[in-house]
Amino acid sequence: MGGMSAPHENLRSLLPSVHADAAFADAVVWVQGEKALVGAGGWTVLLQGKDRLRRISQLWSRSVKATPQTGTLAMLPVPAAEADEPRPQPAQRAWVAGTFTDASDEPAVLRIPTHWTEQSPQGVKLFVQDVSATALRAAVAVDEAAELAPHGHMPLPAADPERAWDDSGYADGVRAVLERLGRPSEGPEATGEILRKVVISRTETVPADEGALWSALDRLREAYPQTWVFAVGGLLGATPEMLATQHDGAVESLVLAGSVPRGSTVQADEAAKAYIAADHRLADEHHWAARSVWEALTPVLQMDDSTFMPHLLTLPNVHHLATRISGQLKAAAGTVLDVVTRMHPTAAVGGTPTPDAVRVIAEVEPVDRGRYGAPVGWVDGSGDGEIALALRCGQAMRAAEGPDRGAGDGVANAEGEPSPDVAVAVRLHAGGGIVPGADPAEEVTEIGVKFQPMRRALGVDVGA
Ligand SMILES: C=C(O[C@@H]1C=C(C(=O)O)C=C[C@H]1O)C(=O)O
Repeated sequence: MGGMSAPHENLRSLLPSVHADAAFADAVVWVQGEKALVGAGGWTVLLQGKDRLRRISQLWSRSVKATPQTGTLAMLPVPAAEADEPRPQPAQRAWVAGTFTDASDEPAVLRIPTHWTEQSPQGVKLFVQDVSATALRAAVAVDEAAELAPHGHMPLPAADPERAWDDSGYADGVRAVLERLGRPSEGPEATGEILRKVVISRTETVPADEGALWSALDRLREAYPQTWVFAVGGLLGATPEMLATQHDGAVESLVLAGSVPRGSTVQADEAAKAYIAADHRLADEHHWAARSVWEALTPVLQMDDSTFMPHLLTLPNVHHLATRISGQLKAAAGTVLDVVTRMHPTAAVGGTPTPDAVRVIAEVEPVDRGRYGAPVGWVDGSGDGEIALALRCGQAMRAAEGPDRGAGDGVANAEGEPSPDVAVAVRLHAGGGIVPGADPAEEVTEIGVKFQPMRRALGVDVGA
């Protein structure tokens, strides 16, 4: 399974030496193919309330404007301990994890590390950035529902006793959705259109300490080289779905919807491929997801190609229908986050029509999605970046008992400041699109298959 590549150095060892002891919650990781970015330190901005993603974009743009990039090197001399590390290069980059809805109790996160390394086949580079604390405080102060995390440490949610669904609860959830599909949506804010698809998800909380979380990232990287492996604010995973990359005005999106588990023999896998290529229900489901992205991007992009066609994306655990949508920004807009704000939530994680589907999700699902199904990625000082969809992922959690939020294990460091939250568990999330005719038992199987990457990476028994 994806075992062609040589083993990589472990990601934790790529933490810049000044932050070698960073807590998992404070680390940022982004891996695609042969390239890995690993950083820590700096600032954490937490955002509650409406329009979180757009506000993150504005906040980042304001802080960048107030901090000219020139001169950072002179302001940040390399400590002696780093003498054998590569010469640091000044750069501007922030990591972002949004939330599925603006109603989530968990905040969206903007992480601005002071240091990160970039590992590629050419070697390891060290980057530094010096966002002025004054500028950042000023940028945060403008936004009433944003705050700087205490002492820069990312607070983790507490591992609560759960209301999570088991298999039969999930099957009931699928049935509850099926009852609502195919009818016009009702209620004060309903669009009144026919409800065609709702993506329903479930959670599963498993124990995981800091070491287990770091090695989970290494294992995901080895096993799923086609995906983007990430960790931001304690949210970690390996996603195959890209909301938007933006590079010099070129924007690209990879939409997935319509899935079938891999077959366990060559014949069974061929049959699975034939099924996904021919099934009308899956083709429809995919069509609505691709169309929602197309419609969101058409006003701002000169599309490269208007005859977008789905192709098959094969991962070690599952086949997906996938469509690439790309174009050039018509006007120099803001950041890649502004592009993503137009799309999120897509039909791939919400449903069709999206506003009605999102309301059904809020009614039916027992657990807040938090940062699952939300944009996750990075943005640079020019607004370019890569923002994926947080799937095949889990949120690290601190112990439910213990000191106040943000105070971690309560052991103060030499300066008397609280130490960061220590992870003891991870809440996994997975979901699937439900369209009329869906079979609850098949959906239970599909979800099990989508939990596999994270379960295996965490060393949790996967049963069969
Ligand atoms: C919702 C998830 O995946 C989404 C739903 C899919 C489907 O239902 O076929 C496929 C890819 C994703 O867009 C998930 O992995 O949790």
